[in-house]
Amino acid sequence: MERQVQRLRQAFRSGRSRPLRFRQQQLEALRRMVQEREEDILAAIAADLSKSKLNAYSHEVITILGEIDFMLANLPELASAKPAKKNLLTMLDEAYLQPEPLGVVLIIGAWNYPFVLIMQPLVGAIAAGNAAIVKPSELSENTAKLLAKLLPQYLDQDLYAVVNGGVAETTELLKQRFDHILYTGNTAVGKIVMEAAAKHLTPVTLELGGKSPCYIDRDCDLDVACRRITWGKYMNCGQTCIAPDYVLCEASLQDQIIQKIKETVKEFYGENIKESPDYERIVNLRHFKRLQGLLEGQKIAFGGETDEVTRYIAPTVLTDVDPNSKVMQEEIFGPILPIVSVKNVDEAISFINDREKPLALYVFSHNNKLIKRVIEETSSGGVTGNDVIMHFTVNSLPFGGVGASGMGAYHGKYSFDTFSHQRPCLLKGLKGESVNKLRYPPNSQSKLGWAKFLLLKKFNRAGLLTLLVTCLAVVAAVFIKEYL
Ligand SMILES: NC(=O)c1ccc[n+]([C@@H]2O[C@H](COP(=O)([O-])OP(=O)(O)OC[C@H]3O[C@@H](n4cnc5c(N)ncnc54)[C@H](O)[C@@H]3O)[C@@H](O)[C@H]2O)c1
Ligand SMILES: CCCCCCC=O
Repeated sequence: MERQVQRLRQAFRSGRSRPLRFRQQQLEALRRMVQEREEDILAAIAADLSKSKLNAYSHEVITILGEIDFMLANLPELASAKPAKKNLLTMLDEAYLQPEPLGVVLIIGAWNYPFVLIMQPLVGAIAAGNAAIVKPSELSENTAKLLAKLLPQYLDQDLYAVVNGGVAETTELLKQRFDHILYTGNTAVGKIVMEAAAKHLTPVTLELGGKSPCYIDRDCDLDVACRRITWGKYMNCGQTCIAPDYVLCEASLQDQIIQKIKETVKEFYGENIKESPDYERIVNLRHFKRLQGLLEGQKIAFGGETDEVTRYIAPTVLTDVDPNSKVMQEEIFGPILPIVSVKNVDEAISFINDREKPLALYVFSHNNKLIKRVIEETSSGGVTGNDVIMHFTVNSLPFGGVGASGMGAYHGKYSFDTFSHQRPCLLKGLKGESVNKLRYPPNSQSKLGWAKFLLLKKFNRAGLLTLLVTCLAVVAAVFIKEYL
């Protein structure tokens, strides 16, 4: 692995990944890969997650095509130098921020959206001019194998590589020195990644998980709220990082919410959910058993049926859930929706704030002020009001967590920034020494006075005019002294 990283570093140092035309060619090649090998990609995702090809396309492929298009359309602007504000001492100089690639970056993906969680960061890494190693999850092995086969066929092999494997291989990989690591997965492994990165002072983006709450206000269209929650909770069989993890509502709403989610489940997946092409399965037996364990001792309002052979767990709602029970202690990551009653919005806010900062927060209400208040008085990676999941799809919004749900963010421009260093550049001429004398020793009260004036003084309109005249006089004096 050391040699593999070295090979990429050498290619990066050659400067090949930097020209915009090269980055565009690689992104175009990536788009060609998705288009030409669409059937293989859909089949791999379908095999990993028992997902229909239609859902694989709309959950994953569409996001990547959109991300590549965004980068191609915006790359020249994103990669351009941005002028910076100057002060009086530097007003004749050139000051700007120049985005530069970081070097060799590592992208570690999770299994639940196995294509998106590798490809979307990779698009950002390439756009920003880096070399990259991607490490897909071993739990979604079909997509992992396919990426290892396809990416080298379309991308520059010296700059972009795929490493497959489990804990042992990832541990070995993490011993190497990278210039950035973007990790997606659970919080416990996030800590391992950060510890390994710290040994090389490598910066990290950690895209983690957590329990994303969903508050339903009394003043709300419950039909719409329940339809949207049902969609976001049971898509991918609940195995979505920003799925609404649990519902908070007043006790009087509980029965109506249960009834409406039940009706929507029937509308979405039919009488026989097992036959529905739109309902996925739990990824493996370990997660299946973990989820079965979360059902123990709970009051099941509907659902609860399980089948170990196919790893099927029905869309399930739990009522009157004790906040101290196991299902409320860990991220559910499955099709189980607990409803916890609270007296009012104040109690909902306290409930949220008593726990780790979640990756997403959802609030449903006709009352916009209430939604804004919940946003104001809590913290989470992202928020969607009156819907779920959808903030993920807006690539002008950064996607990431806060506190235990992660650090850093990506998507669209934010991916480009994550994989770039915004290099501050100040370019001065070699003239102007008479002004520069102000900062050279020996120091004096008068020099300090000038420094305070030039760096600290705030001006109103009249002051600005005086200043402009003074500056012109200084510039003229310098010019006369040094050039004439
Ligand atoms: N924030 C996000 O964008 C996002 C997206 C998807 C999933 N998630 C979160 O990820 C979690 C589910 O994913 P998971 O962790 O089960 O996925 P996973 O088991 O696929 O693990 C993620 C990655 O970590 C690697 N890994 C596992 N154990 C490791 C170890 N000991 N040392 C080094 N690397 C190791 C795996 O090989 C894999 O590539 C949930 O908490 C979910 O909320 C977050
Ligand atoms: C619609 C796609 C949602 C992807 C969410 C990624 C986290 O699990």
